[in-house]
Amino acid sequence: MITLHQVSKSFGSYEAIKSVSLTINRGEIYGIIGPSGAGKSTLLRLMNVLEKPDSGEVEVNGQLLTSLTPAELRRARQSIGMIFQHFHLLSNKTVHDNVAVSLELTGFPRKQRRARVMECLAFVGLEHAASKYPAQLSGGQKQRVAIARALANSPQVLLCDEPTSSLDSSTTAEVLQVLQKINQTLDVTVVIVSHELDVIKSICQRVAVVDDGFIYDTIINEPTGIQFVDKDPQSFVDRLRERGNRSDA
Ligand SMILES: Nc1ncnc2c1ncn2[C@@H]1O[C@H](COP(=O)(O)OP(=O)(O)OP(=O)(O)O)[C@@H](O)[C@H]1O
Repeated sequence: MITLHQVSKSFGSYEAIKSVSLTINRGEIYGIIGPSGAGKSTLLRLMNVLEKPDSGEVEVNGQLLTSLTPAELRRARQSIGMIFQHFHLLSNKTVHDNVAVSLELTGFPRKQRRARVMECLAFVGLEHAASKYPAQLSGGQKQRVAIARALANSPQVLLCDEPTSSLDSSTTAEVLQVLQKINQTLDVTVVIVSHELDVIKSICQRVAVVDDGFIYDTIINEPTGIQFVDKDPQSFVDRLRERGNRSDA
């Protein structure tokens, strides 16, 4: 479903991602965790080639994104939704119109747009808020609008960059539940970047531990507890704690 093969990315002379390979299976909820500056967001943005790798290959939904023309890449990205920490809603548009924008951009038939927007808003529990503006919503509601917008074109993959980092614990739970529902009922593969082990532990099945541009461990999240596949889990957990993470792994 998502495969990165020896992908590297530098910003100037700084190597942010260093020959990373990973495979995310269809239908998984996959986490990426690590401290600030580890390269988590860059790794996520490489998955839809918002960051173009300097070397290596990125394959999503059976398409080698790194070999596509810009027009082909735009089309391929329609099946890869994305949400962000700060929601990125348009403040001068209603909730309805924020979701409709993504349908306009992909040429979704005009007559069916309103029904599709309302279907997506109903999915995230916000059909009653269609005529409101983002400033009238809570943080959790704003993120659910962003999720509805990301769902509008029926993606197979949803990339989530720190989706709950601006939210308090109750709205965090609300958003995580919606992401789980998307995964379970729409069969969407979900990838979540977070620096919070609690968030990752609550819904991800497998988790890449990223630091200094490498994946240096994978966590399997089992009902009995989390299992570290390789290396030195204690030092990772200790470092997260030192950096003020609120987890108690
Ligand atoms: N566009 C850019 N130009 C220059 N440097 C960048 C750019 N994007 C990221 N970096 C650098 O690459 C490194 C990895 O950044 P990235 O945002 O991927 O880390 P992160 O793990 O997501 O961190 P955080 O949790 O703080 O967001 C950081 O040192 C960052 O400063």
